[in-house]
Amino acid sequence: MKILSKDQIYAADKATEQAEAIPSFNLMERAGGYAFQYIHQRLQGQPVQIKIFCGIGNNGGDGLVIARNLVENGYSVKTYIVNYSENRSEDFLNALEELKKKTTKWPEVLKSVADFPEIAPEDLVVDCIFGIGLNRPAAVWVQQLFRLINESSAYTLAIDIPSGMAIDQIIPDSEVVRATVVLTFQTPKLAFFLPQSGKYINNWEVLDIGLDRNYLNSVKTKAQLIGKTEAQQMYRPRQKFSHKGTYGHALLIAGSYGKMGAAVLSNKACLSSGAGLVTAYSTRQGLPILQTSIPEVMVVTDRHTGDFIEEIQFDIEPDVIGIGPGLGTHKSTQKAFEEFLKVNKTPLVLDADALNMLSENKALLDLLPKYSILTPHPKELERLIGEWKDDFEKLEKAEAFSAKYDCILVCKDAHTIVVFEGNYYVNTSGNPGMATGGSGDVLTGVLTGLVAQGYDPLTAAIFGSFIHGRAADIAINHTGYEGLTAGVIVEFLGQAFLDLFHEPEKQPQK
Ligand SMILES: NC(=O)C1=CN([C@@H]2O[C@H](COP(=O)(O)OP(=O)(O)OC[C@H]3O[C@@H](n4cnc5c(N)ncnc54)[C@H](O)[C@@H]3O)[C@@H](O)[C@H]2O)[C@@H](O)CC1
Ligand SMILES: [K+]
Repeated sequence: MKILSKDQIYAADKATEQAEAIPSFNLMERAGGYAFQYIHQRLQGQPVQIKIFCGIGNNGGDGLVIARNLVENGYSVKTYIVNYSENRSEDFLNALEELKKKTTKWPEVLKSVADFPEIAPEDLVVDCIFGIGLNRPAAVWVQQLFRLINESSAYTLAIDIPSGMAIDQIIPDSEVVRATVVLTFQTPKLAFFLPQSGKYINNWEVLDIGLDRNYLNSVKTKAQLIGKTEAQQMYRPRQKFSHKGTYGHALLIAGSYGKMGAAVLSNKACLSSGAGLVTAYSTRQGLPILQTSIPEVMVVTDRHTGDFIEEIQFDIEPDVIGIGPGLGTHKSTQKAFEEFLKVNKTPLVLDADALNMLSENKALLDLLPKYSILTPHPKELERLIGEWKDDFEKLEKAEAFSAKYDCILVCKDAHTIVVFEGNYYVNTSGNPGMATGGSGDVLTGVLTGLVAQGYDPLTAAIFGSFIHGRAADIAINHTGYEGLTAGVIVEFLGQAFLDLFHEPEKQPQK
């Protein structure tokens, strides 16, 4: 699903008005009307006290349209105009005129804290104070209203975007309305998926307000949301007349004393994501561990006998190499890693300590083959690209890094974002149970296994991130969040593949 930028959303509005030859107020009527239906379907006339807080722009106008529809359908509604500016938008004024025709209870105007109403926990709050137009911190008294809403613990439905959240920047130290649900128009917004802003949202749903299909189909967006539909299209079906050679040979260079579990997990995941052959490269001490825990995997070991990998030498010709889980960053391993990069021509997936060694010696980055996949968690990412001031700058820096080194960055987080060639692929699968040791090692194995099978590296990164999260989503039905372990994620990888074609598409939500 495309994630439109602010300019693209305004352009989609214009394109719709032109294509349908309608004034902009019709679109507001439509958006507010659909939002009303959403509420009406859920309340079914229940006597809930609804408090609608409206700004003075078009988001506020939407609120007035919702208020009018609710009044017409007999709901108990109190409407407030949050007067943060005298510059009312034209359609806001149109909506106000229409509302005044239907009720004698005109909206109350709030101009300061003294005007605030009480909000009871059992009220339904509809937040229409700011939409995507917010571009700077709201006035202090308006932020106090956001706080009042948040402290009320009332069910809060934010229209389009929670007030106080900007669509294209993080406004520092600013209060944001905490939305129980965000009902967002036409497409989800990138801010919903970034940790600094996404934390204000419990749940979101898209409301199709019928914006111009031609525009939506043809517009190229920087960001895309990856759900089941997108993942299905990336899946490569297995062929009947195939053999293990068809699905490639993966080599995983991983493990050191006390960290052989990382090697085991990544190798298992690589097998379970469909690689034809998997070879583990590790320390000599790792041999019995690997051979007993995964008999399907072949093992090649360092000729040295130490606790860490000191040399990377093998005489097989893998299609892809995954490197990093549990390696450690011992001096001798660093040297071996550097020597390996100097001669290696095979596609790479790099994780964990491989990333740490790259961060410590950035010159090594120039040795990476084109389209290498790097899978940093936030701390590893920071070591690679430097500090960022906010999540939007993080993405810009990740984009510049990926362009500089021609690599695919898999920025792991609650919503993992794959960054490549100026595009962001935002993953929707996964859950907080995955915040457990070893789940990153599993991802490395999955991505390596997919590249082995012939998925191009970008597809492997996007599709693999989805499958990895989906396996965990299925697994928690059995384990709960707390009981989820990395090994269990591996066990559910097969289910995640099956699930691509078994269940109807549900709206991805976070
Ligand atoms: N295609 C769509 O998505 C549609 C969007 N509509 C609504 O229109 C909204 C956007 O409306 P607007 O562009 O009028 O913007 P908003 O209603 O979000 O904000 C109103 C205005 O406040 C000003 N402003 C920004 N930050 C401020 C601050 N900190 N303090 C004081 N003033 C500030 C800006 O000039 C802004 O235009 C959307 O979020 C949506 O709710 C609908 O009405 C119609 C269809
Ligand atoms: K809002």
